Amino acid sequence: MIWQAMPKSMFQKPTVQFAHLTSSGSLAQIVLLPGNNRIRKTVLNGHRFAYPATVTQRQFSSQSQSSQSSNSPPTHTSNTPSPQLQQLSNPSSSFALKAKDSAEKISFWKETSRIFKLARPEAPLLLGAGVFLLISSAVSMSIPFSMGKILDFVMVQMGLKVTDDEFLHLMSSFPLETLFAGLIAVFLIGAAANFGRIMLMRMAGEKIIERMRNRIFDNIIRQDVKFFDENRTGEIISRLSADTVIVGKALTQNLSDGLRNGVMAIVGTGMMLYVNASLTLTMMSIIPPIAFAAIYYGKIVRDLSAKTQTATSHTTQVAQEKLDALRTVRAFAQEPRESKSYAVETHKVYELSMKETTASASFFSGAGFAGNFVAVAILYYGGSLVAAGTISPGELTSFFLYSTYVGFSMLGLSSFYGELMKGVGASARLFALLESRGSVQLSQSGKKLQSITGLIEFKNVSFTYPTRPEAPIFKNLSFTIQPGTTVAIVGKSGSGKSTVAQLLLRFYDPNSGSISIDGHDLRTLDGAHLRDNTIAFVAQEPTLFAATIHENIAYGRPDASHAEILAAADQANALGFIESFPDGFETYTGEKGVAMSGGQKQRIAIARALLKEPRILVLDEATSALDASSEYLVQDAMSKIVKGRTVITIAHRLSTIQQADIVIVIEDGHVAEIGEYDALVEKVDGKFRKLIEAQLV
Ligand SMILES: Nc1ncnc2c1ncn2[C@@H]1O[C@H](COP(=O)(O)OP(=O)(O)OP(=O)(O)O)[C@@H](O)[C@H]1O
Repeated sequence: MIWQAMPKSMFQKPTVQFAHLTSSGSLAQIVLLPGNNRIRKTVLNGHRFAYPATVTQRQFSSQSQSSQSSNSPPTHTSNTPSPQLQQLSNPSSSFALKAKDSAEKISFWKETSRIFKLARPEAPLLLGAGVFLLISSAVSMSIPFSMGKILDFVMVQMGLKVTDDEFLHLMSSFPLETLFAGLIAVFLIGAAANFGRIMLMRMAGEKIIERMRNRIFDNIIRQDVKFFDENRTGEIISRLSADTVIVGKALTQNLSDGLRNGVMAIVGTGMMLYVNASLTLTMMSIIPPIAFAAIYYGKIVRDLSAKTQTATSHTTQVAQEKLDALRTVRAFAQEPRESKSYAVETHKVYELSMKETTASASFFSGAGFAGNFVAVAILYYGGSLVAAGTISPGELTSFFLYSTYVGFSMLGLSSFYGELMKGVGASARLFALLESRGSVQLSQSGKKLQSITGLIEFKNVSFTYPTRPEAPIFKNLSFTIQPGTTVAIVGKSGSGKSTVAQLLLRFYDPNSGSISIDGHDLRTLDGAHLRDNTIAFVAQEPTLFAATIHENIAYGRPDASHAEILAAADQANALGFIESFPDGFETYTGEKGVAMSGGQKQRIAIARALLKEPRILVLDEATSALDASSEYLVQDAMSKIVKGRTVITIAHRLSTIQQADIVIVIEDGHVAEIGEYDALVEKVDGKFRKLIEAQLV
């Protein structure tokens, strides 16, 4: 029995994975899930493996050892994971985004300073909002003072000698109506300032969110293909939509509320000290326990928020994947199962949200009780001061109102901390997306070949997909394709035919060896320029965008004239069916071309490739979805389009490649046979002949 590392990409979120080759040669894979050490079992080749839910990695390894000794000699000891396994167990080695999920790894100060740097272009708006904030806060803070004075004033007017204050003398020189009108005017100024503050803050927030989304999408779309092998699109979409809003809110609304609460807490405390210092000290006794509770609560919220965001992005992933595959789900009648799997994910979000709610409820109810307790204390102690004539009823009223303001501001400040922590967690995930740099960049620095002949050379190319480093696809693959020739690449399923196309398009770089066009190594060329001007590609499963046929054909050359688009469609033998639609070229192809047949999709994709007039054309199984008559139409189109181009056809249907000048047979990662079609067909015991014979059976 042999234990070996399995590719991480095959599973959703494992920490340790083993492949288990049974004594009979069957393969079973076992995954140790993170967190609770549960083992999920997947059975391959008909073998089932059941391990206790509590088994740990070490126990599991020793089980594997004992099984090894009882069956066959071990190839390596499982207690010490192989270097390969160690590499796979390291989350940062491949799952770049997931590594950032853990809130513990996030440095508060680093993230906060990065968040503020993001807001720098909005500094004028934020500054304006800050000025409005000061005005509205000043108005708010004048309310308790004014109320106290008016109360005392009214009592004095009523003949009650509650205080002898210079301010009251000043007030008595105005009629009461004027005083109230003045107060309303001040409140109006406060309302206008509040309006300005909210508008400017909101504008800044939306601008930040817009900029972040654009920058992140721009970075994601330039990532190398490996990035998309490793990360699920649902997760990325969730980050783009949800995390950007959290960071935007943290920077604006939250910051604005935080500042407002900060100002009100400081000014309110100052005013309380001014009104009565000993009463203030009574009130202040509540601050240290609330501050400690706020810090603790903020940490809980940060951790839970990071987990909730991850769980939310999983729900998006699941929904996206299942809805994308709706036809398969429907065909297998698996709707209830998919609804259930979605419900499992939403329930995780619910559970985490409930934990967050419990933390909030405990904190806010505790803080509320403490506040009310202090209010009673103020009334008790303050009432005795009024009775003793130390302070007036108006002053006690002012004090009481200030203490309420300060109390609410402090509560607000504590949730400010919690919200800021949410923003910090979300921004760490966003920066991971923003800073992620693939190994194959869309570099603008490489050479831009203006005209090429179309000579293609693969020299000793060795390659493994980055997510499956232990499964080599090519070992010293070498061949040369002369300019202007049509070459068919054939081989068994999974032999790496499509991988040749992916390497030629520089979706991946080879591990060793070189791939060159006209003698220039692809790594020295500007990849975007190469794909834009030199090579056109029709994928195995051509993708159409949710747009019109015209827009789909013009995708690589949006400036193409209608006459050019018509000519490309004609060359691809697509004109007939396009013109048979009532809307012709304006016919909508549906999401991912769902409103087109397989053959129609392929011919639109061929027309799209032809419109670019490429020197090199790569057709990956371009005729696989066609029936006999459509295949004839595509073959006919092919014979017209190959002239003057280097064409690589990757084909399984060997009947479709008779027009090829050269046939390359790939087997076991290298070229097993190369030659003209007729010569290879006639070679007794030849690999190509065997492939054809196998297809005839
Ligand atoms: N993105 C990927 N990540 C990891 N492994 C991959 C990836 N794409 C393909 N492979 C693996 O690489 C091997 C070669 O795949 P490829 O698609 O090139 O085969 P093919 O010869 O074109 O097969 P077919 O004729 O069935 O389409 C397969 O074993 C496949 O599972």
